Amino acid sequence: MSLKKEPGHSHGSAPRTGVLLCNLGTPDAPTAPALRRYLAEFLSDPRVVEIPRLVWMAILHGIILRVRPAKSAAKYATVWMKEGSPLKVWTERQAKLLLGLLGERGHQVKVRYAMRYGQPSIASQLDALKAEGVTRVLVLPAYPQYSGATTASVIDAVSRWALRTRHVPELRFINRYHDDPAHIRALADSVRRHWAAHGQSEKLVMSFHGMPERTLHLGDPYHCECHKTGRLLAEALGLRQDQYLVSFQSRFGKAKWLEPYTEPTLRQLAEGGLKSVDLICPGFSADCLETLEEIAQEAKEAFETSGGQHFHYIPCLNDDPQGMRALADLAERHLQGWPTKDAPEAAALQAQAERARRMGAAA
Ligand SMILES: C=CC1=C(C)c2cc3[nH]c(cc4nc(cc5[nH]c(cc1n2)c(C)c5CCC(=O)O)C(CCC(=O)O)=C4C)c(C)c3C=C
Ligand SMILES: [Fe+2]
Ligand SMILES: [Fe+2]
Repeated sequence: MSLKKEPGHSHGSAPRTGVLLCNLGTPDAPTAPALRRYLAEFLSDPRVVEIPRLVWMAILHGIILRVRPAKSAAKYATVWMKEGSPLKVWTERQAKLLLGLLGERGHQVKVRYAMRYGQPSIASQLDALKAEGVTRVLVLPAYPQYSGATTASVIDAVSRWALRTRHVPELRFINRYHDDPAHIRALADSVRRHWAAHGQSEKLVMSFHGMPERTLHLGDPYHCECHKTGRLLAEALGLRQDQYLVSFQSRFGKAKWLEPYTEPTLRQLAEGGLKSVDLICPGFSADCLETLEEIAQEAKEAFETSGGQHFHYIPCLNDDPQGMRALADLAERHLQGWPTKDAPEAAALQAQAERARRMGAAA
């Protein structure tokens, strides 16, 4: 590995601190070739699929990448927005809002967003921040619950970039915010607003993205953190234990994943006589294929064809002002100690100007 030539350090008063909001990533278009590229990158990550490399590469390239891209593309086509993939549209908007909120609070920072798989890549956005003179970066993976497959994989990508960088900025990582009180309040208020508009269903199902069950036994905190978010949200809403449940969606492959599985659970509830459910996905900071297609379309149909009558999907926080304020609070806490409000350069210039003004007044 060799290190490239890098921009020299600057002495300007431009913000020296960057915030990098990272999400999973998404295909560039709802087409089979775009999905093949995206899935090849995503599913080759050893953090995502933990089975021996050679065996997995044979299965991935021999079977999965021949069949899944076309099937997944058709699903993406049903949720695609005119500006692009929902996950990217929301993440881009969140980064803009975060910049505005931190600016209002007096922080001079640059905010960029990046995707762990696909574009804009984490490396490209770290390069861009460095080119803008940033010397400190706060990495904010937009995953409330930590998992090896998501949060740690963002840390891997940042670390890989650092490995080929000469002048590495100071780095900080936010690993989780699953139990952050402001985040829980934002979720609870979104549920209350939904109830005010549509009425409260018999049960609130909280569906999180699944993980292989094995990862729980290997020490991944994800399962615990999902349950903690679920319990805190239920407490904030004053729900009894029989009024809510936590389930896991998006199972991939034949292995056992975290249980209970969302869709079979919804069928069982409907078959058992439950007529109405509200469903929220508190593990997703933004709506995406997994919420808009798998839940709001497929899971709804499963519930309704099993005897259920009312299925209400409660959207992710997306650009919700309260959710954004919680994210800005979180970033602000992790920026502490970094001179984002009074960069030394700016302070020195201000003091110089002040001295000049006083000398002028005395003359
Ligand atoms: C193969 C194993 C997978 C693991 C483990 C996994 C964990 C995981 N994923 C998210 C969040 C998202 N996943 C999304 C899509 C998606 N996930 C997998 C597989 C695993 N995820 C696949 C193959 C796909 C692609 C779609 C498909 O073909 O089914 C998304 C949505 C992306 C989008 O473009 O909208 C998100 C978000 C979490 C939080 C997580 C572990 C905690
Ligand atoms: Fe996933
Ligand atoms: Fe899915």
